[in-house]
Formats: sequence, structure tokens, C-alpha cells
Amino acid sequence: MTQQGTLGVAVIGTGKMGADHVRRINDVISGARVAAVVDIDEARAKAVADTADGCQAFTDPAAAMAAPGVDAVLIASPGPAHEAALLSAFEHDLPVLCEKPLTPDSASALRVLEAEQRLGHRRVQVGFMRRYDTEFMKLKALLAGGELGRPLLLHCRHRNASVHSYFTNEMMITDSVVHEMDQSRWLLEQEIAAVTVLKPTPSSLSPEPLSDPQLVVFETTGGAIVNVEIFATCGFGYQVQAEAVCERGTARVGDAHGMLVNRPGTWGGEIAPDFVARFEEAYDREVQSWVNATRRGEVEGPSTWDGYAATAVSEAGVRAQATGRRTVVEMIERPAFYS
Ligand SMILES: NC(=O)c1ccc[n+]([C@@H]2O[C@H](COP(=O)([O-])OP(=O)(O)OC[C@H]3O[C@@H](n4cnc5c(N)ncnc54)[C@H](O)[C@@H]3O)[C@@H](O)[C@H]2O)c1
Ligand SMILES: O[C@H]1[C@H](O)[C@@H](O)[C@H](O)[C@@H](O)[C@H]1O
Repeated sequence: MTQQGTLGVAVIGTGKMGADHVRRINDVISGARVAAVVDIDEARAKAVADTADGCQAFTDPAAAMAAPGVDAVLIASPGPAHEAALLSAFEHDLPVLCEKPLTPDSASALRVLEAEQRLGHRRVQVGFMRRYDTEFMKLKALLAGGELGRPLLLHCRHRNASVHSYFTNEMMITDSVVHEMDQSRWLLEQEIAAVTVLKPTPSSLSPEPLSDPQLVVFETTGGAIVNVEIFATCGFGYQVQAEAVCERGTARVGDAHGMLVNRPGTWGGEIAPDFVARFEEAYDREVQSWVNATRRGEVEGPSTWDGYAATAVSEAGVRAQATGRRTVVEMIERPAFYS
């Protein structure tokens, strides 16, 4: 670490999320600076590097990790590039904040899990930022307190105004619903045992190759049922909602994030345009908490195990999506290393 313990971070991937994290580390986060950025698109890496003092641009993640002044890595490249970046970070024994998903399939997630165990100490926080969102944190505390009794059902809505042009049907599960997979494990403190995916006749407005929207149902090991509407191209805005139905009451988050206005003849609120706006505070809290823990030499938050478990569920989800059948989740026993 340099400059009175300031953490030098290499940000890998400078697209929508990576560029926003660079801005965040520059302008919002204390105790860290962006020492390097990496993108296979050299011009994009250079343009983003120019926004941070003393930041070097690279096209090769491994070269950035070996650069002087780099103490930690934030991975914000697309999911299929995460495994190589994570294994490279382990080779350099660097702490990592890895955007979700840990990886898109369970074989690669398992390789990462095994590599971290060979390293002998935890290095990874996975970017499941809903765990850092004020509304979701309140829901978690309420359910954990037990006042409402046992959760029976969790109704979730996950709507994006639009998605990247490279988005696929599988990504509706591996990139989008993976949030609800982690959220359900975290809120209910149970694993997900089986997944079913139902597809209504697609919206006439949904772009090829998407069958949009879809309804994804999880059965948990404790007998709860979770249903998730994923609507990747709803067009009107970004909405993430969850309602827990419990034995003695219900609790719902995500209805109104921001201002509610009464006007003659209308009552209502704003809809965020995208995740950057809706989860701004959660990302700030997530990254600050990663920087603080890293500077103390600790690792907190969603672990490689949580990343693997969500990926194992999403792999079952992809199979269920393709076959139309209820699919049992296959995952290894949780290693003592992650207890
Ligand atoms: N937590 C959240 O809410 C949230 C929100 C958006 C995206 N994400 C995650 O962040 C990651 C990036 O998503 P995005 O929307 O910014 O994607 P994006 O397509 O906007 O940006 C990805 C960038 O990575 C670069 N890239 C591709 N392969 C690379 C490699 N091997 N090494 C270095 N750079 C590479 C691309 O050129 C591009 O600039 C994904 O894992 C995504 O799931 C998380
Ligand atoms: O990568 C993004 C991101 O994870 C968002 O939080 C989610 O709403 C999108 O569906 C996904 O594509």
C-alpha cells in the first residue's frame, strides 16, 4: 500500500460498471485510489485512465496486477472473463472485489473455489450489492429477528429498461436472476434445491434472441418457494422488488426508491432508469466496506462460496430454461474453509 496506507486498485473492465466504479473510487471512496485500469479495448482503457490521477492503462489484466502500486483488484469485465482474472489475482495473492456472477457456470466457479483454498486464505468478495442496499438490509434484519415467523414465499420482480446488445436468454438467468439466487440464499438462510423456468409468449417488443419476460421459480431446502419475474427489456425503467410472505405478516421492499409526489389526480413516485441510479448507495457501501476490510487485512461480505452456490443454482436455471422442466440443483458440500 502507498500514500499513508492508500489502497492502489486495478479496475479490470472499463465498461458501464467498471467506469462507474472508477468514478466511485476517485470521488466517493476514502482510503483507495485507482492505480491501473484494464480493458481489451485499449482506447476505452486510456480514456478511463485519464479520469484518475497517476492511473496507468493496460490491455492485459496480468500485466496490471504485476504493476507497481497495485495492491488490490476490482473485476468488472463480463462474467466469462472472471475466472482468468481471479486465478491471476490469486497468483499475485491480491485481494479482489469481483462483480457478479463469480463465473457463469459451476465448473469454472468450482475451479476458482479450489484455487482459493489452495492459496490457503480467503481473498474474494463477490459483488452481490443488494446485501449492501438499505431496503434489503432492513428486510434481512426483520426476517432474521423472527417477528414475522417463518418466511413461506418470496415474490420478486427484476425489471431492466434494456440490456446490452450481447445479452442472451441464458444471461437472463446467469447475469440477472443470479441476484435473486444470492438474495434468496441470504434472506432465507437456506440453499436452493430446484429451479423451474416458465416462459409466457414473449413481448412483441423483446429483441432477438430474448424470450422476455420469464418467470423463474426456486424451491428451497427449507420448503419456501421463491418466484422471480425477470423482464430484461421492459422499456419503462429499472425496478427490483421483493416481498416476503411469512407466518405472521408480510414485508416488501423496492416499491418506491426516491420521492413520492401528490399532484391533482395523481399519486406516485419516480422510477430509476438503471441499476447505476437505483443501487448507487449500495455500490458505495459495498466498495467502501471492501476497501476498509482490505486495509485491515480482512475479507468480508459475499464469499467465493456464495458466488459458487449462486452459480450452481443458475446452472440449474439455464438447464430448466432449455428443457422447460423442474431441475434439481447440484452442488458440493460447503468446505470447512468457508464455514
Ligand atoms: N452488481 C451489479 O448490479 C452490476 C451491474 C452491471 C454489471 N455488473 C457486472 O459487471 C460486469 C461488467 O458489466 P458491464 O455492464 O459493465 O459490461 P460492459 O459490456 O459495459 O463492460 C465490460 C467491459 O469489459 C471489457 N472486457 C471484456 N473482456 C475483457 C477482459 N478479458 N479483460 C478486460 N476487459 C475486458 C469490455 O471491452 C468492456 O469495456 C459483469 O460481470 C456484470 O454482470 C454488475
Ligand atoms: O449485469 C446487470 C446487473 O447485475 C444488474 O443489477 C441487473 O439488474 C441486470 O439484469 C444485469 O444484467
